Amino acid sequence: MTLHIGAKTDDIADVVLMPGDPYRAKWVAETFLTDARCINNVRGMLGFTGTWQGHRVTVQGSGMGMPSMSIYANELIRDFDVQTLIRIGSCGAMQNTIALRDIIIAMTATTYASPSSSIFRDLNFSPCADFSLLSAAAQAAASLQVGVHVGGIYSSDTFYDERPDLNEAMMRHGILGVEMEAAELYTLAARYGRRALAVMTVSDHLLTKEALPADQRERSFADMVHLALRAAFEG
Ligand SMILES: O=P(O)(O)O[C@H]1O[C@H](CO)[C@@H](O)[C@H]1O
Ligand SMILES: O=c1cc[nH]c(=O)[nH]1
Repeated sequence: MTLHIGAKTDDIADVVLMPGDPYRAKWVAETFLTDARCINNVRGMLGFTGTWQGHRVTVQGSGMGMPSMSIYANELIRDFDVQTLIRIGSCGAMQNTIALRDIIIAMTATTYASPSSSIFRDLNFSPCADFSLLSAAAQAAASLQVGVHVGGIYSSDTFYDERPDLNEAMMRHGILGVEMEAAELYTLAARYGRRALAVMTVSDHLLTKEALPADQRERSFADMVHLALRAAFEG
């Protein structure tokens, strides 16, 4: 058990899927896993372990933003020895070629600041996905009916941004979408030699202003979950 995860060491699988929303974790466990049981409810940040096609999998909420993700990913890696961490999130699209409900697979995650920024001092570290997971996810995407985009994303630490120029700079540099956790997840995976990937479903569009309601963000991103599970065990 750790400060934020009330599970025994053996309760957590080597592969962990991490939605920001703890209720998305519950939906994923109930919908995709066999024999899922709740292994964490400290602070309501739900976690479940079960099996998918015979493989043990944990789904653990990360909360919103890099400080929260950093707490859960640090404890999963350092205390529970998790090897593969895949974020299953929502994001805002930043390009006209991307539609609502499309899936974005994050090759890199640019950030202005993360909990790890202070380590790098004068350097701009480039947080990137594990190649075998990225490649397996891209291959699995071929069987989906939705649009799938592979490229750079922007991990912001503010949802209600007072600096529209930052989003504008990201869009001009081909960044596909904005979310709030992947850069820190990728940095921690690099530091501890683990595998990480972030897969996001487009829940809203910064250019068209379309947006999905909260219940759909919680319970309707099945394609993304399939993609993440296949990447975890085929990559
Ligand atoms: O839907 P999740 O996975 O929480 O991801 C996105 O949604 C939250 C903001 O609404 C942030 O956590 C952002 O990264
Ligand atoms: O962080 C996020 C998530 C979804 N949509 C956004 O605009 N930002």
